Amino acid sequence: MEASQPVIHHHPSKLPCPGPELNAPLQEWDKTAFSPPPQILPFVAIICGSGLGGLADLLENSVAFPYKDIPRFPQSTVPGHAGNLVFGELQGKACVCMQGRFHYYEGYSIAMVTYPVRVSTLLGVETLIVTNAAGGLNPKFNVGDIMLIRDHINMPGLFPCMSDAYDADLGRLAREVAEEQGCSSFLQQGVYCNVGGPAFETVAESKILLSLLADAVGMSTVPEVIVARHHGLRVFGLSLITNLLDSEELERNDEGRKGEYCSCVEGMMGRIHCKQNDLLV
Ligand SMILES: O=P(O)(O)O[C@H]1O[C@H](CO)[C@@H](O)[C@H]1O
Ligand code: HPA
Repeated sequence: MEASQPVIHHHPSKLPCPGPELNAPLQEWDKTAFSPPPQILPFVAIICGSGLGGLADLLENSVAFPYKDIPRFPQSTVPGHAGNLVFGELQGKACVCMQGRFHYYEGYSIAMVTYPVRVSTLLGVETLIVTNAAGGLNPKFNVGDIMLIRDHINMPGLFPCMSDAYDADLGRLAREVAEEQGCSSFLQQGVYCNVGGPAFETVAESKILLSLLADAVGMSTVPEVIVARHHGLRVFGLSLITNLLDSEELERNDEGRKGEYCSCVEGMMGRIHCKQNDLLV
């Protein structure tokens, strides 16, 4: 079934930048010291969550740059985050995959955690796909469910306005893709809550988050989304539920439905078109 063709209204933020401390690293970005492959002009950036770096392996005609070879880039320190910027094509669409993200609990400032998102805007990216591993709070969730991020909770707050952070059209498209791929029975939708980590939540903390109407919890994603929205990117996010927080015994399954998860992202890539070519989903 072909996707319907809704018109996307793109609203780049008219708000001022969050402040010199957030933008300073980008001002020092030296374009001449890093040259992405000229034949691949990515219009989508994908951030691979913990254990989800296999997404980057699906790219065709790929060229990988280890973070250590990219000037000023932070380094991955968390297992399951390989630390490569991979350019290539997914479903024939040019994209750049961050095979490894940065977390606040690694000791990076939020400016550095979000630095790759700002760099991706310099590379011409229009849409950001964020993926993550998250703990399920919603009692209806199961380990291995995939949660389409509908909204998020970010207590410290940062502007700009986040009332429409996650693109509704891309969300609709994701549900169509999931249906086509037979994933609907385990596709959930919900609110992702960002916590500092690195410890998982206590039972009491989980109850508080659930009472705040959070459906899943993780230690990433939200800063990236805020910066992406500030730059006017469209955002789409998926969480893979790797554990549930409703019991005192932590049952964790990182393998879960990784394959299906990657297929959903791949299916989305097949449907997202470059805005500059006026061929929006
Ligand atoms: O959010 P991603 O990078 O997927 O990582 C998630 O998995 C790690 C916990 O195992 C935490 O870093 C949590 O945020
Ligand atoms: N809490 C926070 N972050 C996580 C979890 C969790 O239960 N699972 C995966 N990332």
